[in-house]
Amino acid sequence: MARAVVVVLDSFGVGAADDADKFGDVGADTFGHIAEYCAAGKAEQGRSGPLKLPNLVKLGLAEVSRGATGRYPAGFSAEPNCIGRYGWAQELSSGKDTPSGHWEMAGVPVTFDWGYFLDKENSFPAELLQQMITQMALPGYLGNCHASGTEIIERLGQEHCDTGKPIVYTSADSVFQIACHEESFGLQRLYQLCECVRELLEPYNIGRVIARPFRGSKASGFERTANRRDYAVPPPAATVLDELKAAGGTVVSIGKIADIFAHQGISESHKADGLEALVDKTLEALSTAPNRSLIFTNLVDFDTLYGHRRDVAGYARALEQFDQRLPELMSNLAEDDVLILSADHGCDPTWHGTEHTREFVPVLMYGKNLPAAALGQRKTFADIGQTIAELLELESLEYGTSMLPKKF
Ligand SMILES: O=P(O)(O)O[C@H]1O[C@H](CO)[C@@H](O)[C@H]1O
Ligand SMILES: [Mn+2]
Ligand SMILES: [Mn+2]
Repeated sequence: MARAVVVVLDSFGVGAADDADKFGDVGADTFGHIAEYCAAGKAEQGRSGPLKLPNLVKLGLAEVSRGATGRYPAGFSAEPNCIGRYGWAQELSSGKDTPSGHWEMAGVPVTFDWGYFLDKENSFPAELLQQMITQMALPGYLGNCHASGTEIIERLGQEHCDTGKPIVYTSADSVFQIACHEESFGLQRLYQLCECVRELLEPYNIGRVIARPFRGSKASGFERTANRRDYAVPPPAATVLDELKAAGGTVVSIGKIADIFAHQGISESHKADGLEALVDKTLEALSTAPNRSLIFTNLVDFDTLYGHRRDVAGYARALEQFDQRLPELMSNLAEDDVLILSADHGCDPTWHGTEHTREFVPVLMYGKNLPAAALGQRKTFADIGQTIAELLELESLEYGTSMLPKKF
């Protein structure tokens, strides 16, 4: 039986979604704006000139962008010989966050509203912070505001090291983030603190607590490490991961997938630091995973290192790097395997602020025996889950429409 390989280019949106007005994101376009900056010579750090993504284009990326926005991005034109099945998907879920996007891809849209900490300053309830201090015997806390994670450790990192007070912050996402120095505060203690806060957040309906460890000093600069850990609530219903595992199949998590699914429906989990290493791990899984497997990879750098940091050249560089690795992923597929590339939301690096953007996501499918096709606009990311369910011979899921050809 076949295997499904889903690679999430975290935050790689392809144009404002139809409901972007509800999020203040009308006009956002992660792919289109990166292409525009590159073509204008405004993304020259570590790369140069127009954005070059020949392998993604072969799968249908330029056509997807034209479908989603009405025009080809700067430097791209019609590709008459696409070899992929390609479309763009709208999100049904109420939020533009990582768990919502991934769970919806796995067949479970988030139809309820998450809790959010909306106040920009004094963001967290005093009672909650007091409980955290008492239970973890802390000297206090720093932050308690909306912030960009790199900016806040620059600003409060030294005070944190001097006082031992954790830095707590949030964003427009449903998150409680805690940044602590790996050595002076201790990595394990940071994880314990996150577990404690995860429990305290029970009444608040918050999607994730995120441990944000960092290293360094005021003199050398503070830097976040790869030991980030996400403590998500479990998905509200069984996902295609749960269904596959229960049916005796294998679910291989690469990167932060297991964390995003609160370790539900996961058979094995492999972490790695950086895009190249995550692609390497995916290739390793391709060489070992048995039939009836789902290999599910999240490439987080697009979002964390470039989207949120509003680093257009960095994002372009990472896209070009991934594009160069794509032929390896394709050629290592077995005869019946299907590769699906997509994203969980947008994070336009030219947009104001540092938050995600509500966008369509690309759906690019490739298999050695899979006929090319234009799949048009998809109503939900759950079409990916339904496709996996059909491919791996599971019962149909509640949401989504399979994108496989009839009698594949
Ligand atoms: O600025 P940093 O810490 O990267 O935080 C970002 O990462 C969080 C999770 O994706 C988002 O909520 C966003 O605020
Ligand atoms: Mn994400
Ligand atoms: Mn993000």
